[in-house]
Amino acid sequence: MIRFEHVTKRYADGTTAVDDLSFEVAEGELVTLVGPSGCGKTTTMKMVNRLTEPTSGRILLDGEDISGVDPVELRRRIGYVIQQVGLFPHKTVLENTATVPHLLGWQRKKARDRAAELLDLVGLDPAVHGARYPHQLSGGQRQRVGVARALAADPPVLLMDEPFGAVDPVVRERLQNEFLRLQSQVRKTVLFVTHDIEEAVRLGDRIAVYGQGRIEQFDAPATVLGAPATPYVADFVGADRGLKRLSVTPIEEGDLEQPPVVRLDDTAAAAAAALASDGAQWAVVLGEAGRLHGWVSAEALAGGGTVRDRARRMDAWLPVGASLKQAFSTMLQHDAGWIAVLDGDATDRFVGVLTPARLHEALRRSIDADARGAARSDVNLESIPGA
Ligand SMILES: Nc1ncnc2c1ncn2[C@@H]1O[C@H](COP(=O)(O)OP(=O)(O)OP(=O)(O)O)[C@@H](O)[C@H]1O
Repeated sequence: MIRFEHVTKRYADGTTAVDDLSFEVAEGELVTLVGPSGCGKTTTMKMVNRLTEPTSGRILLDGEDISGVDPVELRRRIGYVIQQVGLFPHKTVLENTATVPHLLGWQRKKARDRAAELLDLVGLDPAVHGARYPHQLSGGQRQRVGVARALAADPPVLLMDEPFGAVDPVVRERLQNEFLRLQSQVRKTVLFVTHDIEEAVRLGDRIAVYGQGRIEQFDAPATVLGAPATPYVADFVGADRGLKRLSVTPIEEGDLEQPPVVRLDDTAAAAAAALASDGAQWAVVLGEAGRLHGWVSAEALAGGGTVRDRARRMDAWLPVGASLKQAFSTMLQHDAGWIAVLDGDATDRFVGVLTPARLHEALRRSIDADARGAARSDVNLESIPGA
């Protein structure tokens, strides 16, 4: 969808901002460009909508060399979101959002309806916020308007230059989550500039790690964290990259423990026998339609009656595919020594439990698998040095 072929940008004063850059972004893919200040990220971005022209090389959009496309026509196909949002202060939020549709000559009502729909999509109530002026919004709300405005004409490509850089970390995380949800619906081809590796890892399908004017590594987040291509990348992603990896490593069925499972309607005696035959101290309890209810200990079952009389509720669960970071944080939140894992589809079938020891194992295997270019399930924990 976006293709850079040997692109170099040298400014008039001789600064080489981008040096022989070649890469490709697939349709519907979100690529984050990350690197220290001045490494050429913004220059890369601005060459895509022709705010800056390359010195040599070419950029193709959907197979077409953009140097032959009228810049105004080109920018209609490309939404642009920047840190300083750049909303018109004298226009309402709704009018701001409808700017591009207006420029495209849409009828007033159609443009306003589209703007309202977009505000809703980015989590702002058009009836409440639409009539306000930009200075009457919080920083986070202004950023959302910036995103809504960029999406208004439904461009296939979105360029985002540190769009969440100016808000505090809590708002930032919320905007990131909302943006991921939005992207899963609209599936734009996105180039997203950030200098924050955490943000790059959370948002990117792939990450381009920039050195000076060049890409040092262009890979999926888990690979960049698990197998940095150069010492520079290893240094940039940081010594705590094991921790960062938690957020990009999904729970797999093979990571789970299988404790005994009993049902609410079982008698305590039958359940106790099942535990005893497994040599287990506790069991997972499932309720109606096999949904997770909680757990029960061997000790409690000695009291007799049914499992329902003895079980404790426990709501800590996650679907397969959730991240190890979510698992860790759910354990902490529930002060639990394990969490149940259900299959992600509508049936919510119980598939096993994740314990801290298994979580650690999964992380070690995932790091090792990336280093070897293998699947995680193929890595045997015993073979990892120091595991
Ligand atoms: N118009 C210009 N004229 C001369 N040099 C420029 C110009 N714009 C950018 N540069 C230089 O090009 C290099 C790359 O700049 P660029 O803005 O692309 O970096 P960046 O990675 O986006 O940085 P930041 O994260 O600080 O925004 C820098 O050395 C910068 O000083």
